[in-house]
Amino acid sequence: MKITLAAVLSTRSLLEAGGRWFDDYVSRIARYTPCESQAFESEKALLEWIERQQGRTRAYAILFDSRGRQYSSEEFAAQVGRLRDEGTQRVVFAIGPADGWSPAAKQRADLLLSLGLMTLPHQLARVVVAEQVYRAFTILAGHPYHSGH
Ligand SMILES: C[S@@+](CC[C@H](N)C(=O)[O-])C[C@H]1O[C@@H](n2cnc3c(N)ncnc32)[C@H](O)[C@@H]1O
Repeated sequence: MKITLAAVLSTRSLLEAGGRWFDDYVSRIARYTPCESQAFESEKALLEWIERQQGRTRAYAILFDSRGRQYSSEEFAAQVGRLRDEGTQRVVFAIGPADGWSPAAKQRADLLLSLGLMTLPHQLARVVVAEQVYRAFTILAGHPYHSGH
């Protein structure tokens, strides 16, 4: 299972804030499964890229939206584990545009997931997503990183 941490950003400099933390989690995730990060200038570019990722299985798109479903870290890990065990080839975790996702993007999403009801800035949201993906793999592996408190 290959993981892509994606973000729709109109300004590339937004990527730099939180960069060291983000990069650290990307390398930690890569100990468990191939992981890359991708930035897109528009939602359209992201959605087109997702459609081009067709392999043996359709890319599974998890779009982050404050009004989406809320999972505990354990529930999130279980979802990641299901996708891995089902043989999903690529899972995309995406942070959206400043104005939020369009109806078309929400329709394409396999899962709309919230990090909580408060709105976070892009830079922070992508670090939180990267950390939770890493945490999910440690939970699946029984690694002591996650104590559940
Ligand atoms: C700065 S936010 C945009 C917020 C948008 N202007 C609004 O008021 O809903 C940019 C992106 O960060 C992500 N994001 C921010 N807070 C979030 C949260 N609490 N849960 C999930 N995603 C969040 C979403 O992907 C959102 O599209």
